[in-house]
Amino acid sequence: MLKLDALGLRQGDFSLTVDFECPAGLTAIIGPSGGGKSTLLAAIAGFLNPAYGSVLWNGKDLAGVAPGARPVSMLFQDNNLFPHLSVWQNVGLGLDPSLRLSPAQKDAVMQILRDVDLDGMDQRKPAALSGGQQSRVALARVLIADRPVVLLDEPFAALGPALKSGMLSLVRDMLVGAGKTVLMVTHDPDDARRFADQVIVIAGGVAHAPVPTESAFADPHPALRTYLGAADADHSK
Ligand SMILES: Nc1ncnc2c1ncn2[C@@H]1O[C@H](COP(=O)(O)OP(=O)(O)OP(=O)(O)O)[C@@H](O)[C@H]1O
Repeated sequence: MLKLDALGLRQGDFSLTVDFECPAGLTAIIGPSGGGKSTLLAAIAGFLNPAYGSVLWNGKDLAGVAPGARPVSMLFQDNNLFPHLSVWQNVGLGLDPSLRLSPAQKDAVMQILRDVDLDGMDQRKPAALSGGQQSRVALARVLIADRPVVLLDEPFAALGPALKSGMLSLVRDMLVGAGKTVLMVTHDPDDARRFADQVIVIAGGVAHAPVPTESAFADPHPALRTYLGAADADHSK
């Protein structure tokens, strides 16, 4: 279980406090811009050292553990694909950064590419793929890395609504279905309503403990009520 134990995070003048456990399943992180959503992911991934408190995985304090050695994979909006590498190489990096893959590992890459519907595209470079296909390459790399915690920082925001829903369904089927702890930043409350098991609201310098999605929206915390009001006003512009 991922535990954020009396955690304090600082970025310049900004500070955020976090104190809860995050269960497995898909947890949406929502809240106003500049509220600290990416800051929280950076601390879990190991890119930002806590000012105080700890990030723990299954009871082990991750302080001092480098990002690459954490039980964590991260997917950003720009997908982090290497333009000079082929699709299979971009995915293979999730298994071995030196890309010296055994035949069994190569087979595993091909299988994952079939799973995300990229059969036959293994030799292409990212530039020769659509936006949705690029997202699936990035997801395939996360899948093959097989880490127990997956952080999604709005990776599908640039896709159209149908493609985005398709990607979120894949995330549910393949990551949540495998029992992983998936934290997903989103600016769209509907993504949270439709796909998340729990919701974390980050506002006013506090990351609030996860609440089951249904009750989070049926009886919103004041911070969520304020945010939803602002999001609705934004939509009706
Ligand atoms: N390197 C930095 N130095 C100083 N302040 C920073 C730094 N990075 C982020 N901040 C500040 O930390 C605060 C939280 O930023 P963060 O990116 O976590 O918010 P967010 O909720 O992810 O926002 P958005 O929804 O706009 O992406 C902001 O006020 C931001 O200006």
